[in-house]
Amino acid sequence: MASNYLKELEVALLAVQRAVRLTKRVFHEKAKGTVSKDDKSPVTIGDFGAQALIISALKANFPHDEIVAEEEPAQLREDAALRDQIWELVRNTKLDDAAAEGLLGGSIPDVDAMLDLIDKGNSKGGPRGRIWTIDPIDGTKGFLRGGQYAVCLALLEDGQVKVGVLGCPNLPVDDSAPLTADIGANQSDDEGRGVLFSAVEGQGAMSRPLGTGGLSEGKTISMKPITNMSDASFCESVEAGHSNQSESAQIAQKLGITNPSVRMDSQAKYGSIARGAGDIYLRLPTSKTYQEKIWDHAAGDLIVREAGGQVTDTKGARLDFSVGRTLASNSGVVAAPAVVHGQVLDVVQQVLGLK
Ligand SMILES: Nc1ncnc2c1ncn2[C@@H]1O[C@H](COP(=O)(O)O)[C@@H](O)[C@H]1OP(=O)(O)O
Ligand SMILES: [Mg+2]
Ligand SMILES: [Mg+2]
Ligand SMILES: [Mg+2]
Repeated sequence: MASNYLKELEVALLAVQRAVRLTKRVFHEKAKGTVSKDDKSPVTIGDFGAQALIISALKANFPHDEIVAEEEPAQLREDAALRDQIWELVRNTKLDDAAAEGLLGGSIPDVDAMLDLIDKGNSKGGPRGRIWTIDPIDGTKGFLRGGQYAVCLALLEDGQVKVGVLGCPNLPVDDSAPLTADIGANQSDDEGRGVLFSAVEGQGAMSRPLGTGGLSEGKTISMKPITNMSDASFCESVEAGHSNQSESAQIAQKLGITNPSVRMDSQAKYGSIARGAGDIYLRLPTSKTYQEKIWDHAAGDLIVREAGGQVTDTKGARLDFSVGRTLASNSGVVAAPAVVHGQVLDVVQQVLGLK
C-alpha cells in the first residue's frame, strides 16, 4: 500500500523544531563548546545535542529504521566536561506543547543513554529499506560565524528521498523576503526569523514558522518562474573551499546574470531557492577527492524538486542517495527551476570543460 508519510512528516517536523530550540540556545552563547574533528572541521555541543534529540524522537516512533547521522560520540566518551555540557542542554530542551513533546517519546534517561543514541546514527546507508539521514547542524562554520545554518532531516526509502525537513532559524519567516545571508545587526533579536521547510514526495513543498511548541499551519512554496536570466539570483557557499567561486562567477556571466551571488552557509540555500527568494544554487567541486555527504543534500534535494525545481550534479545526473553515506557517484550540485535547468547545466558544463 502506498504511504502518505503523514506520521513521518509530523515526527520529523517536531523533532527538527525541538532540535532547533537547542541549537538556538548554543547560537546565542559566546562559548559554543567547539572541538575539531579528525578532518579538521568544527563540531559544537549544539551539533551533538541536536543529533541526540532527533535520534531519540526517531527511535521512539520508528524503532526499526536505520539512521545515517553526521556526528559520532567517540570524542565525548573521552571528554567528560564536554559530555556534561551536552547532557545539560539535552535534558533541558523540550517543546512547550506537552502532546507534541509526548509524541517525540519523552526524556532521555541519562548521559550514557544519550551517547548510545548519538551512536545510533552510524548506519552505512545503501540502496534498500528505510534510512533517515540527519545533519544536526549544517553549516557549522556559519553557525560559529553568526550566519545561516540548518537542522536537516530526511527519510530515504530504497534510496529515494520520501520526506525532507529543513529548520532554518536565521532565515526570514516571510517567503517573499529578498535573498540575503544577512541576519540583521541585532543577532539576539529573533523577530521575524526562523522557518521550517518540508516536502513529501509527490505532495509538494511547504514552509511554516519555526515555533516553540506544536506545529503552525504550512504554506505551499514554489520556485520563481524565471522569464529573464538577467533578473535571476544565484547562491553558493560562503566557504571558498566548499565550492569553486571563480567558476560560478564565469557561469553567471555567461548566463547573463547581473546580480552578484548571495553567499550563504548550509542547506538554507535549497530552502531559499525553493520558495523563490533565489533562483539557482551552484556547488562546484573544489577537489577531485571530496565526496558530498547524503545528510548535506537529501532534504534540500526533495524540497527543491517538489517546489518545481530540478537538482542534478554537474554531469546532469540526479543525486544518488543509494550508494552509502556519501554521494560517491555524483560531482557537485546544480539546482534550478525545472524550465531553465537544462540551460544552466549546459553553461556549467561548458565552463567546467565537461562538453
Ligand atoms: N571540501 C568540501 N567541499 C564541499 N563541501 C564540504 C567540504 N568540506 C566540508 N564540506 C561540507 O559542506 C557543508 C557546508 O556547506 P556550505 O558551504 O554550503 O555551507 C558542511 O556540511 C561541510 O561539512 P562539515 O559539516 O563536515 O563541515
Ligand atoms: Mg553539513
Ligand atoms: Mg553538520
Ligand atoms: Mg560538520
